[in-house]
Amino acid sequence: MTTKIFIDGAVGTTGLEIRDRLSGRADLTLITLPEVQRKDAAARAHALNEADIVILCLPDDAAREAVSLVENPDTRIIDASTAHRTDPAWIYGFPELEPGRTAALGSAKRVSNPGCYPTGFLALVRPLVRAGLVPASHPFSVNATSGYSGGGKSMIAAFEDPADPNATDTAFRLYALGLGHKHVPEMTVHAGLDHGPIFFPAVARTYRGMLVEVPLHLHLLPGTVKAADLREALHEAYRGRPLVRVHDTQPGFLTLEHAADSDRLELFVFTDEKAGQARLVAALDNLGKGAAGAAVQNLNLMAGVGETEGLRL
Ligand SMILES: NC(=O)C1=CN([C@@H]2O[C@H](COP(=O)(O)OP(=O)(O)OC[C@H]3O[C@@H](n4cnc5c(N)ncnc54)[C@H](OP(=O)(O)O)[C@@H]3O)[C@@H](O)[C@H]2O)C=CC1
Ligand SMILES: CC(=O)N[C@@H](CCC(=O)OP(=O)(O)O)C(=O)O
Repeated sequence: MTTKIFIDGAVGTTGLEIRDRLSGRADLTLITLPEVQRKDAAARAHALNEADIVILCLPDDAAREAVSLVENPDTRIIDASTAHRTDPAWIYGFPELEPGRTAALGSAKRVSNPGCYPTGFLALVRPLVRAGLVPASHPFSVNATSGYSGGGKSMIAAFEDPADPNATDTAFRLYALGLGHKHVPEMTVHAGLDHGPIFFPAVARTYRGMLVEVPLHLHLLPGTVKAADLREALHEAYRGRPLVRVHDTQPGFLTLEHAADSDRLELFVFTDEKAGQARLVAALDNLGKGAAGAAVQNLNLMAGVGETEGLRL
């Protein structure tokens, strides 16, 4: 018997990426709706309740609505939106983040898929906080740049269609300058911090790819923390995990496209020990480990198949 999957929001940016990764899988049957019914609540409700696992690739309000339409107690949900990421009733779908999380996902009924920026931030910071190398009270900041597909169909149109009302020809722009970005609570809760990091997101004129950077003043940390301690804590946290690579080298440059078109999460520690400074950097694809890759990884764990089935290693 195959596992029945329904992607609600299947023709959006994330939905199409997931479909692509699932195509040709003999262990799955994809439930699809015709174009005229894809926003029809009754048709969606039918598909949502027929599926073994649904993946919500919708704006937050539509994702909440979809959850309310599920009446079948056996239907399991992966929500790619922000709606449930800090809800304790949902399992945060970042298998590598905490010991035991992979096993918990295997039997989970409600899974919130992490945001793209939080994936980079948490991957770098959570192991250091857990190991006691950086205190939970540390005043973190996080600089990050995303490809424009991170903003979904509307941002893609703004960058690609000169006739779009929000058309832009910019190469790079900072945003969320009012500081209250929706990903800050998610970063704070899942890193186990006392207060949120200052978050500086930016978007650049490339379709996909992401760099997330956390600067650290090592001499402000308790004890004597060296770059080797940071790398060792990251190696320890991700040993044996197929999608996460911890690098021991300090390349001369890192591009936004470094991990684009892959479902990998690549972690780097750049340091100047003499100055007591470090720059922790995560490279990923906002649509890979930042969205669709993570959703398929969670689906694989929930369905009890190999974690990396259909993924781009
Ligand atoms: N893009 C990214 O890199 C990431 C996205 N996410 C999250 O994934 C979710 C989807 O994002 P993304 O794919 O980028 O967004 P898109 O805007 O590209 O796609 C959203 C899709 O949902 C459809 N939709 C909207 N309302 C409804 C509804 N009521 N019923 C059925 N379908 C509906 C839209 O329809 P229509 O085509 O008609 O507009 C669209 O096809 C969001 O919550 C986003 O925050 C998470 C991580 C990264
Ligand atoms: C470039 C860009 O605009 N990116 C989006 C985040 C995309 C994403 O991660 O979606 P979730 O919010 O569902 O996590 C933003 O900053 O709002």
